[in-house]
Amino acid sequence: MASETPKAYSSKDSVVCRNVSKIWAAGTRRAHEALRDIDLDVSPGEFVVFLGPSGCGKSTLLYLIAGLEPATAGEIWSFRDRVDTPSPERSLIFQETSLFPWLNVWQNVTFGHAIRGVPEAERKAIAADALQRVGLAEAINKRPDELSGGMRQRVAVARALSMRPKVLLMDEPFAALDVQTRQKMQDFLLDVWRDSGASVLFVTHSIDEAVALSDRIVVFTARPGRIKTIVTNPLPRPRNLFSRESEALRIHLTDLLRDEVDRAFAEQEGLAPAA
Ligand SMILES: Nc1ncnc2c1ncn2[C@@H]1O[C@H](COP(=O)(O)OP(=O)(O)OP(=O)(O)O)[C@@H](O)[C@H]1O
Repeated sequence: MASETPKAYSSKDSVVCRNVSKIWAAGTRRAHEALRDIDLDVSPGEFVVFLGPSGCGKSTLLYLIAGLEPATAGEIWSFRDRVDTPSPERSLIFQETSLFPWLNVWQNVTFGHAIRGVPEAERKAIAADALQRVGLAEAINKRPDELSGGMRQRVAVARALSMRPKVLLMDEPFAALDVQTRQKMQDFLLDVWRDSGASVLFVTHSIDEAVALSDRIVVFTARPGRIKTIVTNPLPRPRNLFSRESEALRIHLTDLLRDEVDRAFAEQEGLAPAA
């Protein structure tokens, strides 16, 4: 298995995972090994995509990096901090955005600031800036039910950006959107990412999405998820997704995934034990 060769940890690293493992319900009869021995180094401003079969622990790793769940073994660092609790420096965006229906857009964007007691005028300015960055300045006073699915995901991105995160953690954020909206959102995310300087860790099942977005692609094995290999995306930006090079990358990723997807299916159908 090709993990990265671990290098010495530096406080300039955006995210560092060292020998990270996760067993859900460890020590009980329901113990369930999700991740094994993950070693990963993410640089500031890097766009890293997690690709792997269903159930291989991609989301679990994102939750560990967000500080929402403790690792069973190993260590996670983000800049100067050992990760053991959530931090505004690491924002998580899910597939289905949960906006509060009774709050308008700017109140949703700055909900976390309100909890921390930031005065209303300041919150409104923070929301205006974040909404401007996601192209939704006009929607500042709208209610969530007046927005399309794509617009709601933009509000979720604005909410995350309003915290000025150094790391954006995205768990299949566009999976629920139609194909055209999804492509628009990918372009939009690349613009936001370039402006923000944050690193992005992005979970997807879509090889096309991985090819379009990533600097590097972390390919996971079937459960328990280990890093099978890390592929550096050779395509220059802006990307021509119809070029021979991008097709070659898609084929390479499909080949890497095929065995793991088969193994994940067999396990889910009770035909094979988890390795
Ligand atoms: N809270 C939890 N308690 C117990 N087991 C969990 C929990 N969350 C996830 N799991 C299990 O851990 C394994 C990894 O799940 P995870 O959701 O991280 O995988 P994934 O790669 O993101 O899957 P998918 O691509 O289908 O979303 C799965 O077998 C799942 O059932």
